Amino acid sequence: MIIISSLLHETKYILKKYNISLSRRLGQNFLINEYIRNKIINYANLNKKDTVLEIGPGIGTLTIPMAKYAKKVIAIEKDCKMVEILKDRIHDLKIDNIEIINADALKIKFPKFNKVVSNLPYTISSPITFKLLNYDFNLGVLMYQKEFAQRLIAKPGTSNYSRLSVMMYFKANVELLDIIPPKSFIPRPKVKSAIVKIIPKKKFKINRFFENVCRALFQHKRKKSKKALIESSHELNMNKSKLKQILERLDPKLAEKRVFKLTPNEILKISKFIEEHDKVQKP
Ligand SMILES: C[S@@+](CC[C@H](N)C(=O)[O-])C[C@H]1O[C@@H](n2cnc3c(N)ncnc32)[C@H](O)[C@@H]1O
Repeated sequence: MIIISSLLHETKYILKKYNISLSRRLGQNFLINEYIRNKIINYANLNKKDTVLEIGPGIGTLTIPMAKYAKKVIAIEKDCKMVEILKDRIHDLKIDNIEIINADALKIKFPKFNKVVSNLPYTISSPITFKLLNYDFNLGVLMYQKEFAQRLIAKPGTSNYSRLSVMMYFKANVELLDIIPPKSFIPRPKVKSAIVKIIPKKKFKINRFFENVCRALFQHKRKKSKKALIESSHELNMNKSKLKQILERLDPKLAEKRVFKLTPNEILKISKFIEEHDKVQKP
C-alpha cells in the first residue's frame, strides 16, 4: 500500500498556487513528512508559556501547528514570497499568535524567545548555530544536515572533530535524536538530515580569546598544537616571536599533541596559559 502524505499534497498545492520554484541558494528543502513534523513538535514539548523562535518558516509547515501549542511563534524568513504565503495562510486560518519577520536571520537581533525550533536552511547552519548560542534560551530542536550534526557532537581524535565540536562541548548539551532520509523533503536533498536537541549550558561563559585560540588551532587540525598556533598567530593578535616564547614554556604534552586529538579542556588550558603569560609580559 502506498501512503500519500497530505502534507506533500498541501505543499505541492501551495507552491503551484503561488507559482513558486524553490531556491537552492536559500536552502529551500521543504518538509513533506507528517510523521517527522509531529516528532519535531513533540520533541519541543511546547506549552502556552513558550515563545518559539523559528528560522526559515517557509510556507509554515512547522509554524502553523506550533502556534496551536505555544504562546507565540516568531518566524524569521528571508524570502518575501514565503512571507506573503505565510501571511495569507495565517490570515485564512485566523491565527493571531504568529509574528513574521521578513529578514535575514543572520543580520538581525532576535526578539526574546525561550525555545528555538527550525528545519534550518543548511547554507547557514554554522553561523546561525553560533549566533543562537549567544542568546539565552532553554531548548532547541533543530534539523541539520547529518554531517553537520555529527560535527556538533564529535569527540577528540575522530574525523568529524572540529572547532564547532569544541565550542558546543562548552556551550550546550547536544543530542542527535533521529536521522531523516532525503525523501522526507521536496526537493530531495543529496544528503541525509538529522534532528538535534540542544540545551544550552548557562553557567560556562567562553571568552573571545578562547574562541580565537580554537580558530587558530583548527586552521591546522593535523599539526602539533604549538606549530598550529604559531602559524596562525594573527588570529590571536600576537606577534609570532612573542607567542613562540610563551609556548616554549607550555607543557610539552600539550604543545606536541596534534590539534585534532586535544580535548576541549586541554584547549581551554592552552588558551588560559597563553592569556596569563601574555598579561605577565605586558608592561
Ligand atoms: C529548509 S527550508 C525549511 C522550510 C520549512 N520550515 C519546512 O520545514 O519545510 C529553510 C527556509 O529558510 C529560509 N531561509 C534561508 N536563508 C535564510 C536566512 N538567512 N534567514 C531567514 N530565513 C532563511 C528559506 O527561504 C526557507 O524557507
